[in-house]
Amino acid sequence: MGIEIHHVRKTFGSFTALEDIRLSVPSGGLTALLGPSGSGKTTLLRILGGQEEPDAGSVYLAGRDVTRLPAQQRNIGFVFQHYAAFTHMTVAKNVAFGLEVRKTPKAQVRRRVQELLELVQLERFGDRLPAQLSGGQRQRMALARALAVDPSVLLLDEPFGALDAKVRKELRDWLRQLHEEVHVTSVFVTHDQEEALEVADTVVVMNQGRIEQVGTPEEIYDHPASDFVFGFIGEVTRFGELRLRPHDVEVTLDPESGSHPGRITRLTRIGFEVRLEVVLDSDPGSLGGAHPPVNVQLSRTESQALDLQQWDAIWVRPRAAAGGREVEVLRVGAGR
Ligand SMILES: Nc1ncnc2c1ncn2[C@@H]1O[C@H](COP(=O)(O)OP(=O)(O)OP(=O)(O)O)[C@@H](O)[C@H]1O
Repeated sequence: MGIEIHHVRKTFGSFTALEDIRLSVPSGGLTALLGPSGSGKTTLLRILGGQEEPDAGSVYLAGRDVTRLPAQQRNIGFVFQHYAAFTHMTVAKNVAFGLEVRKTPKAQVRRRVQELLELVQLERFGDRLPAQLSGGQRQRMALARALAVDPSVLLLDEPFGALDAKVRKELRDWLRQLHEEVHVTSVFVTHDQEEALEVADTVVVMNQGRIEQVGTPEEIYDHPASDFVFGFIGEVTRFGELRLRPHDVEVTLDPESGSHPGRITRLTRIGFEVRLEVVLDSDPGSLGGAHPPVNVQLSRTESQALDLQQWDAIWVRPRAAAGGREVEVLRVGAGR
């Protein structure tokens, strides 16, 4: 079932945490609330979950106004960064908890727990205690527990925030797959751009208590609606009066139309990627002040084809000037 948020506002004393939030979360989707620290993501999630009441506005779940309804009556599953498991109960008991509270018949509980443990690939771990699981396994148990009572909505607050990079990556793929099987309307909070773009089908970018943009990962990345989104969603470098992505800067050994001379002051290889820092001989724009080094991102193949080395004199230009594919560039200070 879908979620509708109508003109929600939330203040803490004189501080406005959310300002006139309007949002439609599609039924069965996996939606990310993405934004920097303090942008209001968790506050919005807590208002959906019923842990916080808005000062104004309303929340509808499947067409029903739940704005003043307590959390327990909303049929919502929660997963938090630090999952509060019952430490003295086995994994299976933890997953069964919500069902037992609802007085579900024993045989049915056993069947459902087995199903859920299989779903989160923990079928061999049912008899362990939570402390005997890895961080990633514990978050999968948290998911099984949240799904046990067939929630209409699943809310996840930085569910993989406390895990190391490799496990995070595995769990992202896994959450995506799980969601394809279960299809429960899910909203998750993250401040990690890559996580949002990779996992979600809809991304809601938040900044200072407001929604900056709602769209698919492709729309957000390729057509950012504001300067803020452009800068937040990926790396940005300056070229004269333009701002563009480091992979949208083209490097040539000879002058071309629209190109500008410079020198490679730094060359770093990260796996298959090569990053250059290029100091330009002069400013291609007319903004005044010192021009910052231009950051360039190339594939190793591209870098090898040009035989690039540190201190080489080269030419750079925005890829758009080459008449190639369309690239997103913003004028510095355009503030759209
Ligand atoms: N109970 C509260 N009392 C006072 N201020 C609060 C309270 N809860 C949140 N805030 C403030 O509201 C703002 C938004 O907080 P929120 O936790 O929603 O941000 P966030 O985007 O989730 O950030 P983070 O990624 O750091 O968790 C912050 O400036 C925070 O300090």
